[in-house]
Amino acid sequence: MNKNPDPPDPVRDPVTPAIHAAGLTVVRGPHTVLRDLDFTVRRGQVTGLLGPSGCGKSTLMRALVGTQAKVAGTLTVLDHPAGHADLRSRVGYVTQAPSVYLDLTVRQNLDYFAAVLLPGRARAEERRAEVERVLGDVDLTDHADALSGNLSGGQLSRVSLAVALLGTPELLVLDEPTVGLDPVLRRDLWNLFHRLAEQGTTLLVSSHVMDEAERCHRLLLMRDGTLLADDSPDALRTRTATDTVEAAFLQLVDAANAAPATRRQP
Ligand SMILES: Nc1ncnc2c1ncn2[C@@H]1O[C@H](COP(=O)(O)OP(=O)(O)OP(=O)(O)O)[C@@H](O)[C@H]1O
Repeated sequence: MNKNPDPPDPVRDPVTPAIHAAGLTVVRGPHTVLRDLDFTVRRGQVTGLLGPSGCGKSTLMRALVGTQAKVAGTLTVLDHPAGHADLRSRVGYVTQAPSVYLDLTVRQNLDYFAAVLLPGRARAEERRAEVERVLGDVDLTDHADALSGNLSGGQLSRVSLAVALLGTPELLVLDEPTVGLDPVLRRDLWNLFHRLAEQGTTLLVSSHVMDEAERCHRLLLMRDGTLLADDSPDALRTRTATDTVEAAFLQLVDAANAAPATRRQP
């Protein structure tokens, strides 16, 4: 079922994980939104963060990039504490809300962010090449001179992704990057994610669409701020004797509901 090429074997290639969490807990307002999470994200792979709306995916991503308050436990990203200043150019983050200037063209947006990331006259040619590369990566070369405010929602989210790809960050944290995209664009984006992983980039991609799980090397399955599974799609299906990750997820939810409710205190 899993048609992805074999990722690097972490046993034969014993590098430290890109992300390591131990006892990760996050409180938002009166609620404990993430509860005592332990997991790792391996380098050079596409890891899917999947779970229903409101389970805590965005909160986890915010903790990883250092924008979330009240984070307790250990959270290490590329060998630094999450949010460390040295990570700013090494981690690309795309939120669910497109973060581009609507009154600039696509190329002007990219030129602006490239100038922030790769400053100085000496790097002008490098910036120009980077902007062309990321335009091609997200299939927006033909729309480079369109005003961002005139783009569709799907096109706008691809501009945000292009901004995050500038400078080839080592870790990409993508919050539901395929929402609102048609099947062809979704397939093209997943192909891009796999190309990036083959080149060594680590990707953490959230989704609440279970069919996207099948495209990941590894999965973190979440529900109600807890982790139900940290495994490969194949291992999940085998372990639960199911044909799809969706069926495996439902079985894990049933098993969690049947277990004593030790983790459900407010
Ligand atoms: N600013 C906030 N203050 C208090 N609680 C919040 C805040 N933002 C989110 N929450 C709560 O935190 C929980 C997790 O939200 P989060 O956005 O991380 O979920 P999600 O899995 O990313 O959902 P979705 O798939 O809909 O984006 C939800 O119960 C939500 O109501």
